[in-house]
Amino acid sequence: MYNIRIDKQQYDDLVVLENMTSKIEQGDFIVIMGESGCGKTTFLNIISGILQGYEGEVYLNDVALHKEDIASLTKIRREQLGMIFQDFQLIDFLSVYENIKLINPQVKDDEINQLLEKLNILELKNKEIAKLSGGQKQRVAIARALAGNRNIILADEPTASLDARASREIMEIFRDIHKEGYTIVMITHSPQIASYADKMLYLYDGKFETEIDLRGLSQSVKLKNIIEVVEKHYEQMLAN
Ligand SMILES: Nc1ncnc2c1ncn2[C@@H]1O[C@H](COP(=O)(O)OP(=O)(O)OP(=O)(O)O)[C@@H](O)[C@H]1O
Repeated sequence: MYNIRIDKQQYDDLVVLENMTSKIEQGDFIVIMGESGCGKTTFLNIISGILQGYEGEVYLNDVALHKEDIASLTKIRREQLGMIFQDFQLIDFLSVYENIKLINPQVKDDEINQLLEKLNILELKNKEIAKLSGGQKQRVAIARALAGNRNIILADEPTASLDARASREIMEIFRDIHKEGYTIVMITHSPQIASYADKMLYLYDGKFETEIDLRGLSQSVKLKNIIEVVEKHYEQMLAN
């Protein structure tokens, strides 16, 4: 699916990502963790084609994203990538239906209804976004991301604006769509949220320094392993 080599990404004098490689396979559920400002969002922006101009090569299947122009990257995003953000990025004065349709004009109403039903928000279809709770807004954002048979979900701190209960519900949705075959790459600062994933990548010093396979483990063992890695890197950071 993804084959990634980033030789360097810098903003002015600040080198953020350097000499890093990564692979993402179809059906992966990957969580990316790392200290604030270490480059997690930058990485997601590169693999979604939002950020260009880095040194390196990023292949999505056979497509060389680093060589594509803005129009084809936009098309690839629309057809294959569903993006989910901490602040939802919905238009407040439009309805749930209008928000989904705006980004996916080609998607049929039947599909939108099915998605809203699946996410338990069908009764909110004609409600304005401004009138919804955070958890409901994130469900709308997930419906928008899934519409049009996209199969890769890229989520940047999807639960950071939600309380514990809404966060858990959103992660249960992620777990369900992963079981259906979606590939998920998610950023979070929370070990509890990370413990829904099957693989954890810890970004440190410009690259993924630690990678742990969480497949087949219970959620409490996943959590324990994740906390160990986070603490190890925290101590490493304090020592430097
Ligand atoms: N467009 C930009 N111009 C200049 N500097 C930037 C830009 N985008 C990000 N940076 C800087 O690059 C570094 C990495 O930012 P990035 O948002 O990728 O980190 P992050 O790991 O996602 O952080 P957080 O966990 O706080 O969201 C930060 O120091 C940030 O200030």
